[in-house]
Amino acid sequence: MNTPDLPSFWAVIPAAGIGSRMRADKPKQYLQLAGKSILEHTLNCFLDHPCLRGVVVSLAEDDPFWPNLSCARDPRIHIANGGAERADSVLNALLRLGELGASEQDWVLVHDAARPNLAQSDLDLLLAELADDAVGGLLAVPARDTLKRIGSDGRVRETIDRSVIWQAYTPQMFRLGALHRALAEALVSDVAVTDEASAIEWAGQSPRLVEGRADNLKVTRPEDLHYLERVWRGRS
Ligand SMILES: Nc1ccn([C@@H]2O[C@H](COP(=O)(O)OP(=O)(O)OP(=O)(O)O)[C@@H](O)[C@H]2O)c(=O)n1
Ligand SMILES: C[C@](O)(CO)[C@H](O)COP(=O)(O)O
Repeated sequence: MNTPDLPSFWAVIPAAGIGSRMRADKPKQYLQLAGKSILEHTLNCFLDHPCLRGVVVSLAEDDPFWPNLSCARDPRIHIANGGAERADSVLNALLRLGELGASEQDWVLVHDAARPNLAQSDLDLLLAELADDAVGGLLAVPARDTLKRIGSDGRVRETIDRSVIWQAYTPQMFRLGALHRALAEALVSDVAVTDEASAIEWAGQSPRLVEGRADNLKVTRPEDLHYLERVWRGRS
């Protein structure tokens, strides 16, 4: 069943990172938040969406934590091998989508395993705004603080015009064929791509930004998880 105005899509969840900045005893996607792992919350953002065609999760080799999740045997979820960098994990997931019968023109939404607080309204907004877009795009938030460029001595060189600076979030939504080609070529050319939009930009296209909620944050450092724990406690 599809929602009339929203396009159907595949979700890709790169979940093969080690979470070094979190300094925890396990990869951060397996840390608990309000009674479930971060990864389960993230998957739940997508699993009940009426336009979802399937999910590919990229996992580290011999990941010992995944089999213990309640969703591990969900038939809508497929597994790909993680890679050395996030971009490699995403590329492997795109190849898996090809094996699953996805076509070049299918929409793919790539979303970090470490962003468990994606609002359904943001997901629907992204799908609605980009459904007819020729390139695709991503959720993003405008810079909110004064920004400084610093020198190697740690001293301020200049204050940057923040009106043109946005922070890239996920999901990032592109056509499978275009994203696959852009990512594969960027990796072969040794271009650093920290998100899907960077690869599309490198291929000469201009992704569209859709303003999302700032609380769709990536759990990167311990204080991010503490913040989300407070947010989720307030909801129960
Ligand atoms: N080789 C990698 C590296 C990262 N990721 C995933 O990409 C997302 C965003 O990456 P980041 O926050 O940098 O996660 P980590 O690499 O795990 O963190 P850190 O850089 O602190 O080690 C995470 O969901 C992470 O699991 C991945 O699938 N494969
Ligand atoms: C893709 C991303 O979430 C966009 O903000 C981010 O770049 C991934 O994490 P990293 O810290 O850059 O590896």
